[in-house]
Amino acid sequence: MYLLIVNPNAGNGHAKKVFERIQKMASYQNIERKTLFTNQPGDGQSIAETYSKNELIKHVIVIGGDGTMHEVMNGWSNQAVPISFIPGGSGNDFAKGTGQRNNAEKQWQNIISNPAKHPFWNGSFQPENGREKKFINSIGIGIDAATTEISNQSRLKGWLNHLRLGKLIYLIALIQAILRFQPMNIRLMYNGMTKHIENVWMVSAANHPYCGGGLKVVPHATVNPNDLSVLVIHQISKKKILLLFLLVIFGLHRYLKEVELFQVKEMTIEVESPVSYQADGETGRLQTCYIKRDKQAVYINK
Ligand SMILES: Nc1ncnc2c1ncn2[C@@H]1O[C@H](COP(=O)(O)OP(=O)(O)OP(=O)(O)O)[C@@H](O)[C@H]1O
Repeated sequence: MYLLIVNPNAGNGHAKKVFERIQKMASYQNIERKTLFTNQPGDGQSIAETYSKNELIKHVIVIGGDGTMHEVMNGWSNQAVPISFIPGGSGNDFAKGTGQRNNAEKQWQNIISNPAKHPFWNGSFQPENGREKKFINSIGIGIDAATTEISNQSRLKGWLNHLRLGKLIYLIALIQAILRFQPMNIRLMYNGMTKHIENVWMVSAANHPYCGGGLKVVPHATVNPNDLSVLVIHQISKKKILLLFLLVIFGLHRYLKEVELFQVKEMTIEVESPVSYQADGETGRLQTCYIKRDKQAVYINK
């Protein structure tokens, strides 16, 4: 039996429309399935936790955005069952990062006609006082987290999304975050070494390049079981950080001397005082964090 988890609100209602198109397909009517809708934050995770124990479920299909996929990945515990994704969110970085190119109908047909054969390795992170959680795209501390926090709290967000100007809120939030941001001094422990870095604006560890709605923020990241790709931005002026974000659009930020890119097997980050983080757009606070790539793959169809 297929388990469909649909966030009707993702993409400001776009996921609902995607689901309605799929619902009309003969193949949807003909398969054995259970379709559940999320009603509020956290539902994706709790549905996944509940149904992980149901041995009748042979494939999970998520229709929504990255936040919904993030919740389902964090709730699902039976790794023998594939989890496929049909993007209906506003950012859809996971779909881009895993090379999904099909429209929803093709994607659906592919999922139900073929065995899921593409492995995907989530990242995991554990803050000093929290439990381990997975991320499907990336975890970041610094300016990206501050921007996500401001954007999530903004009253303009729903409004601008409605007018299909969702990217504008991110830009407004980014400018606000830059004006307020205090660079951090951090200690990174990875690959057997310890590195102190001063005046850090951002540290991001990623499973694939995409973040922030289709931007190749961590350009050297690949889907693989061994390494996480890390980006550090440091010793940069406020003016230049704005330029940097413009360069991200064209993938040129990697050539700035203030941008460091490297690979880690696993990494611990220590910051001098608690800072904001974002993992797939979900925000929180941490001071120390252990990050790694999951060794065990989840299978997806694309
Ligand atoms: N029915 C619902 N109403 C409001 N929020 C919901 C509902 N169901 C789930 N959520 C929450 O909405 C959050 C955002 O959803 P999601 O990320 O899937 O869409 P999005 O933000 O439009 O897309 P993307 O993350 O790709 O930009 C999820 O993290 C989830 O916690």
